[in-house]
Amino acid sequence: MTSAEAGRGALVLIGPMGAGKTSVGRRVARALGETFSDTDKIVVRDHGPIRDLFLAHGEAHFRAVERDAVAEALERGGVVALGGGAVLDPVTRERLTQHRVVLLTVAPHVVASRIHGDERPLLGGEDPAERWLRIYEERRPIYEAAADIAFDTSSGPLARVVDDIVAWARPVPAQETP
Ligand SMILES: Nc1ncnc2c1ncn2[C@@H]1O[C@H](COP(=O)(O)OP(=O)(O)O)[C@@H](O)[C@H]1O
Ligand SMILES: O=C(O)C1=C[C@@H](OP(=O)(O)O)[C@@H](O)[C@H](O)C1
Ligand SMILES: [Mg+2]
Repeated sequence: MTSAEAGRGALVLIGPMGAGKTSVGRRVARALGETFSDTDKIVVRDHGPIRDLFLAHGEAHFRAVERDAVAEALERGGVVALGGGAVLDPVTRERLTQHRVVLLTVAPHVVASRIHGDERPLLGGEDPAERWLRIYEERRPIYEAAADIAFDTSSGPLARVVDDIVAWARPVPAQETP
């Protein structure tokens, strides 16, 4: 039974850049036999590279485009990885209340190696790790308010986080009636 058939909405991964939403989300979808959507991928499909979009039109335009990508992904259902800043949009936050929302976290000293030499436009400049931390601290209350549950991805293999999310998300089998 898919999550849509179970009427439980999409399984949505939120959290800061480099927490693992895209890589973990894809594996969780495979394990659950669900479709996988990544809102950044939808944006790129429709508008080209995110870095170019930021440069040409600015962050506000990216957020508007991202809002539509989130709506499309949630409509599709299955497992959905959001871009790290998608929760800044109030319309998206309202939509998320109809879905199961998983927050992925990561410790600042761990994320440094994951975002090294990164393409993400918000992490450009002198000190990406410092920028990451500032952005994360700003958004942390929003992430926590939107999430039903949180998993930390700082240590251990990626497969463990995947297993933990799958165990949380899998529908409980109906009891046999005698
Ligand atoms: N649990 C994990 N353990 C080790 N590396 C991870 C883990 N989760 C993600 N990564 C690595 O971190 C990088 C960023 O992951 P990604 O899935 O793109 O994060 P996000 O979508 O949250 O920005 C990738 O290179 C990925 O392989
Ligand atoms: O946190 C953010 O504002 C962003 C996160 C990125 O996605 P990931 O969180 O998947 O890296 C991407 O949407 C864009 O670079 C902006
Ligand atoms: Mg991602």
